[in-house]
Amino acid sequence: MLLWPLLPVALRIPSPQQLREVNHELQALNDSLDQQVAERTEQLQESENRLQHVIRLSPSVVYCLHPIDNDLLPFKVDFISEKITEISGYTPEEWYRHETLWGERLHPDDAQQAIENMQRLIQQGQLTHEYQFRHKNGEFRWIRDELIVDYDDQHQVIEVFGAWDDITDYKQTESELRLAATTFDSMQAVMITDAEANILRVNKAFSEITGFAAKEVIGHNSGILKSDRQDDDAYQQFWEQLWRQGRYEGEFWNRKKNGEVYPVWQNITAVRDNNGQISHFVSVFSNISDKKAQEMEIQALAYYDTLTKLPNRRLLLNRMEQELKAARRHGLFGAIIFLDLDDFKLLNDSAGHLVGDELLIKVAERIGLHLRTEDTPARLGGDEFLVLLQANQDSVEQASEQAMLIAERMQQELNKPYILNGVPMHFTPSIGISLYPEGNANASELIQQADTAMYRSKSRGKNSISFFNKNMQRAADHRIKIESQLRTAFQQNQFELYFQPQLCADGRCEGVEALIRWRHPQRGLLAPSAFIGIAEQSDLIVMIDRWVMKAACLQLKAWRDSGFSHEYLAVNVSSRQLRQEDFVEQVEDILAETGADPRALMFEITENIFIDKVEQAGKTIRCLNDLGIRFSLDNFGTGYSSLCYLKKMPFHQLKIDRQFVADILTDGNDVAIVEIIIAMANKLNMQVIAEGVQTQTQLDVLLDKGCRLYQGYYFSPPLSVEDFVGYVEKLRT
Ligand SMILES: Nc1nc2c(ncn2[C@@H]2O[C@@H]3COP(=O)(O)O[C@H]4[C@@H](O)[C@H](n5cnc6c(=O)[nH]c(N)nc65)O[C@@H]4COP(=O)(O)O[C@H]3[C@H]2O)c(=O)[nH]1
Repeated sequence: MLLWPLLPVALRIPSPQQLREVNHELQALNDSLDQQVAERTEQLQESENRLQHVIRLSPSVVYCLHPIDNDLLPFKVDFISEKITEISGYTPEEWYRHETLWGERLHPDDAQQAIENMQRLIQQGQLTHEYQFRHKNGEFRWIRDELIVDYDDQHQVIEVFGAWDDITDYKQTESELRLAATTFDSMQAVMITDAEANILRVNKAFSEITGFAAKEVIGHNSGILKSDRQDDDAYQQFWEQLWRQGRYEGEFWNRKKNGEVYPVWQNITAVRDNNGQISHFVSVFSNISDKKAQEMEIQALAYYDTLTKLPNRRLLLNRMEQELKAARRHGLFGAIIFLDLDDFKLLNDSAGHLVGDELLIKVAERIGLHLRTEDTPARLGGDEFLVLLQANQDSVEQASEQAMLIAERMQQELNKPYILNGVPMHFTPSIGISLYPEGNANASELIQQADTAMYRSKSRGKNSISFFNKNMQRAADHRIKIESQLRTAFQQNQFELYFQPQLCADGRCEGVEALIRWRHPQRGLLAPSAFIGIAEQSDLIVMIDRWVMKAACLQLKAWRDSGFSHEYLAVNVSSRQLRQEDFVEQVEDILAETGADPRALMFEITENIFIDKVEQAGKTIRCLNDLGIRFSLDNFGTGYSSLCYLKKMPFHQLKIDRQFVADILTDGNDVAIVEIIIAMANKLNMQVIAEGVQTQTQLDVLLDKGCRLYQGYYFSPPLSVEDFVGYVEKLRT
């Protein structure tokens, strides 16, 4: 074909020379052609080699398809790279041999779509699709398949080139990431911090739960969520556990942006870096307020009476067992009070259960009025209530007195009328008391004892109080009897004032102490020891004190008017009386009413006034002192002697208790105490008086120690007003 352009030249019949030249040119041309072919072949070989390397090194499977006349799958594999064996488990030869291999091993979920894609490929010209292909070993692998069609001038498919990639690992990571993203945006708050607990990332639920937007907390320390509900020790323990064990799970109290404190259930995991060092913390938490509320509701149902909201028998028994243990451990005594409403059944039957319930609610409220926070009122069921009084008394007698006092107050409270369904009604309780600890008796046995005592009250005519213990019962009966007789004594003017002189060393009557006596219709004249203690446990002492104050002031005024006077008249003022808020006004009223001179009054108070509410007592004492009333500190040295108050309060006189005087001759310590009291009184510029002087020798010692004022049987016992006047007049003559 290359010789054709030379033909016209040949027709002109060349010379041998020309022929030789032509031949020579031809030879040169041929040589050049051969060289070109050789070079071209070499280039092709090089290119072929390069392609083989690229195909071998490619992470993708490379393949060529040939169009065939088949409706289902219009291609057949022409070439496929070796890599296919690794990804599919089948060698290229198996692929060439088995024309339907691809379609048969597609995952059922993806097969239809993948085949449809291939059918559309001819029109589309190119496509990328993903599907699962079953490896020869049976495992499905995710494949990304990218195809491109090569057409001729008539747009007929010459060949299809494709590349396969195994994307199984990528798909796995992708699904894990999706899972992580879903978790991150879950209902639970998620907070990621660095190792120093600085917040790096939070999710939507975090903002919903805490009230903090992400930008408000990112960069801040997680302490921003802390509440004061847990102390620093708790936080320290939590951090220690987290660093030691790498995880923490538990309840926490956090604070919202708006300040609200709420409980969360928190799960924190430490994330470690390649060197095993903690690099992050991932904290997942949820608000458990609702759960807590439910728990509390369940607890309330389990431990509290739904009608009255008081603890039920179960909670009471728990507390009783604890209280019993504590009482035994500390050697203290307490009591339980069993209350049953008299004739409750009658009300229930006649007025109906709703009215009965109304009464029970009111009773529960009234019972609570006279209890301290440490006591436990409970409803056992029906109309039965029980009160556990905390064991805080040193002796069983004190515990019984206290229980009696509280039981009486509750009884009085429950005796007040009730308005039920708009109608006033009256109810009484029967009360039983048992004391604990009592031998080995457990909580149930103690309740049984109080129940027995309560039935005794019922059988004694209801609305009464009984003790399980016989001795306590006797004491309580006596107390109740005296209390009721004292009330009668008021109505029948059975009280009298007796007077005991207080004399100076020269025998002159300096002052006089007013002492109450009760002229009992059956028992005769009673000293205060027979009734003052009982009166002090109820409001009777206030009535008695007021009566004494008025009687003393009337007497003082009468004596002044008749020209019979002393330096002062001493009156005993109980601490209960002095603590009354309106005591100063009461005294002012009595002074105004009787016309008595306050400067001739001396109030004798005891040291226990300073045990509590000291400020208030001090104020009262100063106010009265401003009125002109003087103060004597009675029973000095026997109780709570505070030199501090002695110095601060305006006391005029110190009274040496008669117990020191009684033993002054035999007990060196008492002599020393008396000496100290006298020295102290002198130093503080106070008068000192010794009470209970019964003998000349006692008087001599006191005189020797510097005491100048005395009271005692040696001179005179307390006397009726007439005898006292006679005694003093005799002294004067
Ligand atoms: N053994 C002995 N006793 C002597 C002697 N000289 C006087 N006494 C008694 O010592 C008591 C002195 O009264 P007190 O220390 O204030 O102690 C009084 C006082 O704390 C209280 N009291 C008496 N009258 C009243 C009163 O009107 N109101 C109040 N709140 N308490 C009163 O009762 C306590 C006892 O009063 P009283 O029985 O009248 O007893 C009186 C008196 O009779 C003596 O030489 N030997």
